[in-house]
Amino acid sequence: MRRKIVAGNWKMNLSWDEAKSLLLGINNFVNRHKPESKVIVCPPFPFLDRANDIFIGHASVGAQNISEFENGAYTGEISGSILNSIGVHYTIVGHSERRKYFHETNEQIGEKVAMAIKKGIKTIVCCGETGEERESGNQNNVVKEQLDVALKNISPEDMVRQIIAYEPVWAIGTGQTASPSQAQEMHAFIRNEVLEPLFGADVANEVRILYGGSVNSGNADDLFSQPDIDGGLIGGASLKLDDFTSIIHAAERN
Ligand SMILES: O=C[C@H](O)COP(=O)(O)O
Repeated sequence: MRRKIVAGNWKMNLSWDEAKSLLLGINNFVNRHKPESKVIVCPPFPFLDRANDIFIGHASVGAQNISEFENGAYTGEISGSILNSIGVHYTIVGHSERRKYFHETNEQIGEKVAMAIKKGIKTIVCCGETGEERESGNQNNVVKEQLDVALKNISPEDMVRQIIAYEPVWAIGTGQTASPSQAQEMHAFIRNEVLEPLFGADVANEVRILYGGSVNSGNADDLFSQPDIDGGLIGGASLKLDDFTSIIHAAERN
């Protein structure tokens, strides 16, 4: 039985005052309800340390990105060692916005995943096709290529602790969610046709695969009840306490 994960990706949003109030709300919620599901919140970098001070016990803090470089003269970059030194043990890697606006390649994402693992940081590795790629029926090939390259240097022992997030680009921030069956079909493909050949059936069965793309309190139950959907990577709805906590409740029900 895979324990569900609800991860919030705040992207480049909120002032510190707004962030603090949301973090306090999430902390109160998880300590009151003690969900079985793992809750991870990924705020902007400057808030990570303070978020870690606020989160006592049941929720974890994650970064939105990590450098593929180990340390040194890389202005503006944040290394796994730096994250580790402030007690941050999760990071998103290869989000489609990083691919689109910062030109991250599958190879670079693979280097980031390998460096994160070397530094003891668990990764949420993003994959997903664009609208055009789905319209041309190419979505499976695109996702397989993204993950084959990003995960190629990972051992099965390390892979068990990593998390995959399937985020169809056409569903991110658009309100146009993948249908539960579209999402389930891709999650099963990732588990059976990508992870199993790379790492074996036991590992493929254990890895959590999150869905991301316009998840909200109204559609979370239908998505999370699918057999291969192990939770969500939530963007817009993670910025509102009621919406985010409703999505955590949905993860608990399914
Ligand atoms: O990382 C989160 C995803 O990009 C989903 O964002 P969204 O929930 O605003 O569509």
